[in-house]
Amino acid sequence: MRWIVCTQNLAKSFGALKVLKEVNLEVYPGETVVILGGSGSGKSVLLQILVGLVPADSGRIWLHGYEVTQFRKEKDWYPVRLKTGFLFQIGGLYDSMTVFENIAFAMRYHLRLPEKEIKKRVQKILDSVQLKGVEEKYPAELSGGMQKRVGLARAIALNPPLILYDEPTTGLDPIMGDSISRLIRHLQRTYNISAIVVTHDLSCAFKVADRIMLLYDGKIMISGPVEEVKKSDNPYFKQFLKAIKE
Ligand SMILES: Nc1ncnc2c1ncn2[C@@H]1O[C@H](COP(=O)(O)OP(=O)(O)OP(=O)(O)O)[C@@H](O)[C@H]1O
Repeated sequence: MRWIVCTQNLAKSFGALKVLKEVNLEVYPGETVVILGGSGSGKSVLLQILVGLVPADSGRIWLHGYEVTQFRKEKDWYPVRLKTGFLFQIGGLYDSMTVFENIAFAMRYHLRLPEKEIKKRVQKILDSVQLKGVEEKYPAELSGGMQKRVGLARAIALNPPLILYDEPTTGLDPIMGDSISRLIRHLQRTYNISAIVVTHDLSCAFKVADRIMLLYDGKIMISGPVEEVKKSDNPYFKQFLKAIKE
């Protein structure tokens, strides 16, 4: 099966700090890959590189069949971004826009749909993330969990075949975190969406992942199905488990 995301020997440093040394990963259609890693291990940087927000120093990346590391112009990214939803770790919503406007924005910009159709679609999306009656509210008026749901609604507004989630449950209480994890799973099962979820929340990881990877020392140290990784006695994984329990 052909992958939807593939990286080869991806590397990124900030000054003397080598964050990513050699990241090789593949994500297949319909698959949810969770990338675990301690704080500062480079998970967010990896996602930012994948969507072109941060340039890689070296290595190659393919997304949706395009080699994005060959892109030279901003507009080369457009078709790739249309097919890739991004749920930001914090914020990511436009504070001065209502929930409705936040979701409708991308539809107006990219799809140029009539207003009536946009209204219908926004309603449907808000239903699918179990948010109703908040269309006219502003992000600041919502709880953290509701904001994440709106972020999720925005990430799926254009029906992307791939969603990248940056710490989707961070800052949420366990019940809200659990409901976001279930929502991620639901989206994957209902729409066959492929996903990369970066997190250090094990409970979220075990709920949503088809495959788990561990990013450590700038490399993917483990990659395997959830049940296999859970039982793994890989020393890096054990060290990670120990660190998050402390
Ligand atoms: N723009 C930047 N300039 C300089 N250093 C950066 C930049 N972005 C990230 N870093 C550094 O790269 C390292 C990895 O950061 P990153 O945010 O990817 O970690 P993370 O694994 O997502 O951690 P967390 O789980 O705490 O969010 C950190 O040491 C961070 O300080």
